[in-house]
Order: sequence, then structure tokens, then C-alpha cells
Amino acid sequence: MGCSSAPMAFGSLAKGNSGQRLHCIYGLSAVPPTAMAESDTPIEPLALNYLIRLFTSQAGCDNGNFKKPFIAFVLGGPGSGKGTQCNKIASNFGFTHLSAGDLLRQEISSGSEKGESILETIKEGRIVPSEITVELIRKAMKMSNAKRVLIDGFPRCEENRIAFERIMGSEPDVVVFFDCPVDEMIKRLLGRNQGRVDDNIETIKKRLKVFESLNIPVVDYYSSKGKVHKVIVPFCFPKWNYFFIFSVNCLLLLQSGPIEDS
Ligand SMILES: Nc1ncnc2c1ncn2[C@@H]1O[C@H](COP(=O)(O)OP(=O)(O)OP(=O)(O)O)[C@@H](O)[C@H]1O
Ligand SMILES: O=c1ccn([C@@H]2O[C@H](COP(=O)(O)O)[C@@H](O)[C@H]2O)c(=O)[nH]1
Repeated sequence: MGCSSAPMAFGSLAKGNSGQRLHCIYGLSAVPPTAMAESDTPIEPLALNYLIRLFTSQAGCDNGNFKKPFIAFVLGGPGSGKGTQCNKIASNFGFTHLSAGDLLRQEISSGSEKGESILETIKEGRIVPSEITVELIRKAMKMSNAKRVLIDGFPRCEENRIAFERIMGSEPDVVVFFDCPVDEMIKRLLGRNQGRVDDNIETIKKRLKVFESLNIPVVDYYSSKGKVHKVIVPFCFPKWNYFFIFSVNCLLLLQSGPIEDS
């Protein structure tokens, strides 16, 4: 099976560990790396964009009359690549990317009183109180007036989830979950080199514990509702990145409607 087998990218409905319904985005995962010939040509982003527009125009969407924004929660452990992939999706496919962590770091940089306690919480790898984070997300969504939003790194716990759904009055349309081995996450975080106060081994260990104990239950909750689309990382070959982006975008755009020409 070659790389240009687009239908494989749509994935299938599979059973998760605890019997939840999981959509496996990475349909090509069934193909062993050796089965991919070196001569296979990666699909370029522009071609993907074209294909995705074609698919969405045939997907029986609502012709752009959106009543509420399309919301995708993007979850995964620290360093699993959420931010990196969200940036690509946002810049290539017309999504607004809201990183909860970035919003909190902006609040710290603003020098506000709240910023001081947020900084202490982040240094400890703990979770900032829901009312602070949900309010930052609510404001950012309102300001962007976006029709499709990727909310990256939120909700971090069930309490976050419940607060968001109560305050915003809506659930996410989909949840994308980056499933990455712990060793790989640690390696990436230690190599990130962006001067983050939490990219040190002590805080990373705490963040991983919080991820396992508090973030995974959120993934399980949405899995039980059939909303989770799991992306398996890391890729074996750099060029497979195209298929991740392709898969995620097909999925999100199929469910969110065609991009409007502005
Ligand atoms: N597919 C990849 N292969 C190798 N390195 C990657 C890949 N994706 C991201 N990285 C690198 O790993 C580091 C962490 O990535 P990123 O910041 O996107 O993760 P994240 O899930 O958003 O992390 P956090 O939750 O801590 O903000 C970055 O230095 C990034 O460049
Ligand atoms: O919803 C959120 C998001 C983040 N935090 C805190 O920020 C850090 C860093 O977040 P990243 O998403 O990795 O950038 C995280 O460890 C938490 O301490 C949060 O509390 N709530």
C-alpha cells in the first residue's frame, strides 16, 4: 500500500483500553514502515488543502451558517507535539489556535496579580484553577470571533471540563488525543530550549503524573461519548508527518464545514 492511499487516512472506530469508542486517526499505522517505498512522494500541504476542500464540499455540511464555533480540544501529554501540530493546522487550514498554556503565560507576562500565582502553579506542574483558565479561553474566543477553534492543552482535568461546559454552554465537537510514549515526551521537553520554567526534569515528572491521573480521565470521558480521535506518535519517517496533518485535517474539516472564502 503506497503513501497516497487517501481513504486510509480516515481511520476507523476501534475499542480503547477500557472499552471506550476510539477513532484511530492514524489509519496508516497498520502498514509496517518497511512496506513504504522510499520513492513514495509525500502529499504537499497545498494538495491536502485542495483535497480537504473537495471532501468538505461533499460532506453535507451546513453551507457556512455556523450557529456556534466548531471546537476541537487537542489533548496529549507534555511534549507530545500538540502545539507544533496545532500551529500547522491553524496556518494551513483556517483554524484559530488557542493554547491554554500560552494564554496563562501571557497572563504572567502581563504582570497581573493573578499572574504571580499562575507562575507558581506552572513551576509546580499543577493545574491552574478552572475559573481563571476558562475565563482566558472565553475572552480569547470572543476576541477572535473564530468559526473553528483548536483549544490546545485544555481541559487538564474533569473539573476543567465541567467548568468549560457549564460556562461556555457547549461541548467540544471533537477531541484529538496525541498518544506519545513517555520517553519520547521527556526527550522532546528537555530539548525544547524555549526557556520555559517547567521544562526541567523535576517539573516534567510532576506534569507527567498530573497528566496520567487527571488528564487521562478527561480523554476517557470523551472516548465514552465517541468523540476522541487518537493520533499515534512519533512518526517513523519525517515524511509521514504529512499523513498526520492530512488525517487530522480531513477529520476536523469534515466535521466543521467548508472554509468560507473571505
Ligand atoms: N513530530 C515531532 N518529532 C520530533 N520533535 C517534535 C515533534 N513534534 C514536536 N516536536 C518537538 O518537541 C517539543 C515539544 O513539542 P510541542 O511544544 O509541540 O509539544 P506540546 O505537546 O505542545 O507540549 P506542552 O504541552 O509542554 O506545551 C518541541 O521542541 C517540538 O519542536
Ligand atoms: O488548561 C491548562 C493549561 C495549562 N496549565 C498549566 O500550564 C502548564 C503548561 O501548559 P502547556 O499546555 O504544557 O503549555 C501546565 O503544566 C499547567 O501547569 C493549566 O494549569 N491549565
